[in-house]
Order: sequence, then structure tokens, then C-alpha cells
Amino acid sequence: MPSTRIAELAAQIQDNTAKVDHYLQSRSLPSPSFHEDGPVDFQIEDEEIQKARETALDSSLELHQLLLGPAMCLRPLNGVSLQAIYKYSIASHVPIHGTITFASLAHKCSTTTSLSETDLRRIVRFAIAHHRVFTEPRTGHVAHSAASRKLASDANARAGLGYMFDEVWQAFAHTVAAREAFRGSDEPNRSGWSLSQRTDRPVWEHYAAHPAMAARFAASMSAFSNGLGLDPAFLTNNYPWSSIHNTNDTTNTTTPPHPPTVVDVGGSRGNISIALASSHPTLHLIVQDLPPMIAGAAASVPLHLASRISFAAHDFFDPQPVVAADVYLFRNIFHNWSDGHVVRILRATVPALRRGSRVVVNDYLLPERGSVGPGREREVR
Ligand SMILES: C[S@@+](CC[C@H](N)C(=O)[O-])C[C@H]1O[C@@H](n2cnc3c(N)ncnc32)[C@H](O)[C@@H]1O
Repeated sequence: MPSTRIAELAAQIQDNTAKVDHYLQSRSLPSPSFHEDGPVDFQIEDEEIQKARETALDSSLELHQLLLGPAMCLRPLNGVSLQAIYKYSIASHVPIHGTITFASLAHKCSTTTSLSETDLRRIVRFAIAHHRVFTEPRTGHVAHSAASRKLASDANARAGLGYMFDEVWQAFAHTVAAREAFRGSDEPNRSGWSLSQRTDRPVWEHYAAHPAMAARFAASMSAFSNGLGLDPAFLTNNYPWSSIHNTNDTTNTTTPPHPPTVVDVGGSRGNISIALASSHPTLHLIVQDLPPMIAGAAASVPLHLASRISFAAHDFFDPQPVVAADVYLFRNIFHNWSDGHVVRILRATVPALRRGSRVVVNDYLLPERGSVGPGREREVR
């Protein structure tokens, strides 16, 4: 019998899952599980095994969609239960290693507005079925899964959920309407996001006026930095930071010598600078961002790094005030801006550059269509 695509995919899943399983077992690493005490992240350091995991994911994605069929692939994704879990802090009210009834949980979650037991039950059962968030070990009793426990115990993960569903998801839903209303403008205050937030300001200016939103955004950046492909280690380990030795312009005698200095432009609350300072003990870092984003950020820098990390308010459309730094780092900045604005940001940097200064851009590159597997293709699109 000739092999079919679904049989081929099933075989790929079997082979590659066996490789991952063997790797985890041979290192006594925990096997993936939804259990409350289960691992929340993979600890695969071997590139070949990481590739096997990706292949198994790609194959299972395609197999899943083939077995669903084209009509079912048109069904919408629904994130409303996750948005509600954030809004009513549901995960924080479920005891670790215990259970709680729907009635008591609804009572605890009713703060500014009351959450009825019926609505709570709908939200939780939807989240269990769709996202493996919570479990219901006995009818009417809620307990944690690994994912909900992560939400209960990690403030950054909670912030990430809030940002994702209160802002990003709303922006997606308004993107077509924004195209229509603003005739395809690429100005930052003419977007799905601005339409959904009912503001005429660009996102960062809106944050400046809404510090709680700004803080949530910064916390979610820390949470997403640890996600696939965004680990700060990619930046700290794969650029020759140790080759930066005080590249002062020796022709310019008015610039005093300084230790190797990196300006982390749009560096949020310094999570990347902290990673760089930890792994490269000679580097000094200046984190620049808009005032509300950096307010109080210095307090969260570990004491032993505090002398090498400073914060300064700076709008990157204004001329760069730190002259002759060795590196001007733009990490995850340019993908937020249309090309004309990126050029403006770079132009504002140029007057500060001296011989040997480097501009380092760490950002997404869109791979050629079809050059990566379906999972990665989904992410980049
Ligand atoms: C996607 S975040 C990246 C944060 C950080 N570089 C990282 O990789 O985690 C973009 C950052 O740019 C900052 N930003 C936006 N507009 C800015 C401006 N005009 N001047 C300075 N920073 C700005 C935001 O406040 C935010 O912290």
C-alpha cells in the first residue's frame, strides 16, 4: 500500500518523539506533563534534540490540521477564557496542591464586579478544554494544572497574559477596521491597537500617560524574553562582546576614556542589560527608555551589578545624548516601527557615533517563505 501523507507524518512524530523522550529520560529530566507539579519549560540544550522536538511539533501540527479537515481549520480561536482568568485573577485564588469549589472561587474572584458561579464555571471549563489551564479532579472542584500554577506563581507570566489578551488580541481584532478607517496608514497612532484602545496617541505615548499599562508591558517583555527564540542568552552568547575594548576615538581628545560602554536604547526595565552585565563583567550599560518605563527600574538591578548599570530617560527620536559609546544596542525595537521611523531613529543616533562605535541590531528577520517548518512559519507570520 503506498504511503500517505498522514501515515508519513505519524511516523515522523513517532521517530522524533522517541529521540526527545530518550534525551529526557537519559538525563533524568522530567517528562512533559500537564500536572500541577509538571515542568513549565523544556530544558533541552542539545541542538539535534531541539530540532527533533520542532520536527515532531511541525508534523503533529500538520497531522492535526489534516485530520481536522479544511472546514474545521476555518473555525476561530477563542482567547476569552484566558482574558477572564487575567481579569479576575482566577489562578491566584486557586490553592497550590489543593482544590476549591466553583462557588468559593467565584466569591474570591468577585472584587470590583461580581463574578457569578455560572460564568466562572464556563470560563474555567473552557480554559481546561482549550488551553489546559486548571483541572477539575472532582466535579465542581478546581485545582491547578502546570500552566495555571505558573500563572499563580509568576507575576511576569500573569502580566504577559494580560498584555496578550487586553492589548495584542484586541489589536488583532481591530486591524482590518484600522486599515479601512486610516486607509492603510503606517503611522503608529493609526493602528488596530490605537483603534481598540480608543486613543489617538502612539502606543508608547499612551503608556507614558498610563503607568500601570507601561509596567505591565515591561513585565510581559521579561516573561516573553524567556520564550522560544527570545532568550537573552542568544544575545549574550552570540555576539563578540569581549572584543569591545574601549573603542574611544583616539583622534578626538575632547572625549575622555571610558570603560566599554553599551547604550541599551529602548532597553525597557533593563532585563537585557542585566543579562549582559552578568555574563560580561567588564561591560558598563546605560539603559535608555521613556520616563514611565524606567521609573524605579534601578531598584530591581541586583546589587552586585548596580555600579555597572544606569538608567536614563531618552526619547530615541531625539539626538542620542551619550556620545562615543562603544555599542548602541537596539534589541526588539525596529520591528515595532515602519521603515521611515526606523530611519529617523538611526539618524538620531548618527551624531553620537565615533570611530569604532557599533550599532548592534538584535531583532526578527523574516525568513524566505517556505524555508522554515510550519511551526516557525506561523510564529514569524
Ligand atoms: C519591544 S520593547 C523592547 C524592550 C527591550 N529592548 C527588550 O528587548 O526586551 C520596546 C521598547 O521601546 C521603548 N520605546 C518606545 N518608544 C520609545 C521612544 N520614543 N524612545 C525610547 N524608548 C522607546 C518602549 O518603552 C519599550 O521598552
